[in-house]
Amino acid sequence: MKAIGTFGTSAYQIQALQLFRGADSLRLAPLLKDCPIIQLEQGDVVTDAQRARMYVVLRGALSVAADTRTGMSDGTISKVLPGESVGEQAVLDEEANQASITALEQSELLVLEAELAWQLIDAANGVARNLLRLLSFRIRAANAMMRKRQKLGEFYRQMSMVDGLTNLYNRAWLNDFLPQLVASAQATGQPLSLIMLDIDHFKKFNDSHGHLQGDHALRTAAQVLTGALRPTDFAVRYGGEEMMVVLPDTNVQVAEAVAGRLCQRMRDAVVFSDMRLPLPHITSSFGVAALADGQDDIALIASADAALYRAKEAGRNRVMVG
Ligand SMILES: Nc1nc2c(ncn2[C@@H]2O[C@H](COP(=O)(O)OP(=O)(O)OP(=O)(O)O)[C@@H](O)[C@H]2O)c(=O)[nH]1
Repeated sequence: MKAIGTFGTSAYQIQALQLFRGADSLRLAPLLKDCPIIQLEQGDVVTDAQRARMYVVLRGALSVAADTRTGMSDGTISKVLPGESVGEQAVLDEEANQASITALEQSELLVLEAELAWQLIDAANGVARNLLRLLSFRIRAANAMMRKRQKLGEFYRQMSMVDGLTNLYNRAWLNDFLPQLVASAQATGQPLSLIMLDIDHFKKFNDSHGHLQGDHALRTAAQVLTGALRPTDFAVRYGGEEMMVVLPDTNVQVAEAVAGRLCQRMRDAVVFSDMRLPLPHITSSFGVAALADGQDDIALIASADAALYRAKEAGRNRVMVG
């Protein structure tokens, strides 16, 4: 990085630079004439970029990595081309420039100290207008990037809460949301019910028909659940062949009726495309529990689980209430 002269003695034109486009060149020329021009070789880093100053690219190209000094860099790197500048914000808020600036090829830069930048703004309001345009463009770009990241983050968050095989919510979702639903029901006094279900003799099913058919049976059972529930209910794959339905605002009588309907729909569900195989292709056992006063999510699950165990003990393919 070396100083190679001043703007006044160079062949560069004021109007060719985005920052000065449309501004009164005659007023700007005397202010710009003594501004230094520095030359960078490819890979050179602007070492004094921490000061509140602007660099206008006259030739070459820069790579600018945002906010490296604070360690908050989000990996955003932008390319700055001839006519464009970097450091406007540092100049406007008189803060140190926190970007790391590297030359992508041999480049020449015009250096504008903060004080001079303000003199340029005072001398020609075209400079202020261009700066505003530039900043508004940068803000829009940053907002768009943030929205994109948020969406992506939300997408991955949701993916991590959904079971890949059945598309039902998974255990991570349950761990996050059931305590919240329980706390809200306890606070408002609204009922909350839980149905736990387990496909019957699923080991035998897998052994007889193979694991792939077993997976297909799990997907079919999940579809039975999602197809039969209200939009306000949640279906969860609790683990293996065990599933759960969370029914906010639902008392135990209604939950028992819902479980009865699900039990019937499991018997009616078609797993095998071979029409010669008589129904039921699968059956499930159900345990129902409603949230009791002072109960937490773990106690509620235990209570539904105990009812499910009794349904299995009593011969399967049925509903028991805890
Ligand atoms: N195909 C398939 N099988 C699974 C999956 N997760 C768990 N299983 C099987 O589910 C079976 C569960 O067997 P058990 O817990 O013995 O229960 P069961 O045979 O259903 O017997 P009961 O519950 O008493 O009616 C095991 O054979 C597991 O391998 C899965 O994602 N896909």
